[in-house]
Amino acid sequence: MRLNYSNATEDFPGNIDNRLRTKEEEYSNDHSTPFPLEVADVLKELIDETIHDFEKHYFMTTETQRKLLFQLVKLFRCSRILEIGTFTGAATIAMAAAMSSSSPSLSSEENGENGKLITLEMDPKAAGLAQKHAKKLKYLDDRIDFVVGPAMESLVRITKEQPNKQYDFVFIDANKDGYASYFDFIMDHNLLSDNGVIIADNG
Ligand SMILES: C[S@@+](CC[C@H](N)C(=O)[O-])C[C@H]1O[C@@H](n2cnc3c(N)ncnc32)[C@H](O)[C@@H]1O
Repeated sequence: MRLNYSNATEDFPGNIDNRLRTKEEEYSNDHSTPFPLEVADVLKELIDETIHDFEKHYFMTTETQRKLLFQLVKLFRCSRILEIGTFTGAATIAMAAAMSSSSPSLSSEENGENGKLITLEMDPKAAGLAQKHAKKLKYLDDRIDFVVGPAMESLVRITKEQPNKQYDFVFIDANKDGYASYFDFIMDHNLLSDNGVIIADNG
């Protein structure tokens, strides 16, 4: 089955009880700020390849969700992002494209480091595809760290390696039974910056 670019058509297999609200999706796509052209091109190729190569291509965020994430990251001027659940990187690329290289909540010294998005995924095939497409634009490739493995293990390791690191924006989009533990870990280890935001996709 061939799906359109936004992967949210009425006959889409995940569209149980029309929960994807395809008309609303179409409307908001048409009325949202478009991605920069070069980013839209990378996303289109990534989405086409995901649909072709992955049975569970419906894991992907929809175009409206990606545009919302893009706008939020821009609006909050996020420079340190954590994503839990990369899949093939559609949201990763949308968020990385919007990142600021300086965060309002960092000192000027700390702002010397460029923005970074850390994304966690346990499926190496999916993460590999994400990385392959991110590499097409150098500024995306420079901003994204792909970490493959069970997300909680990765989170524990990363936090030990960088004990004072905080995030301006956290996007949780992985195994639903892990959400409470991810949230607790983030809060218990003070990983969210003062004005930080957590977005969780309820699937
Ligand atoms: C809904 S998809 C993520 C969609 C992605 N954010 C996007 O924009 O297309 C959920 C992903 O979480 C991954 N996942 C599920 N459980 C995980 C775990 N315990 N650790 C790491 N990744 C996990 C799955 O392999 C899957 O790729």
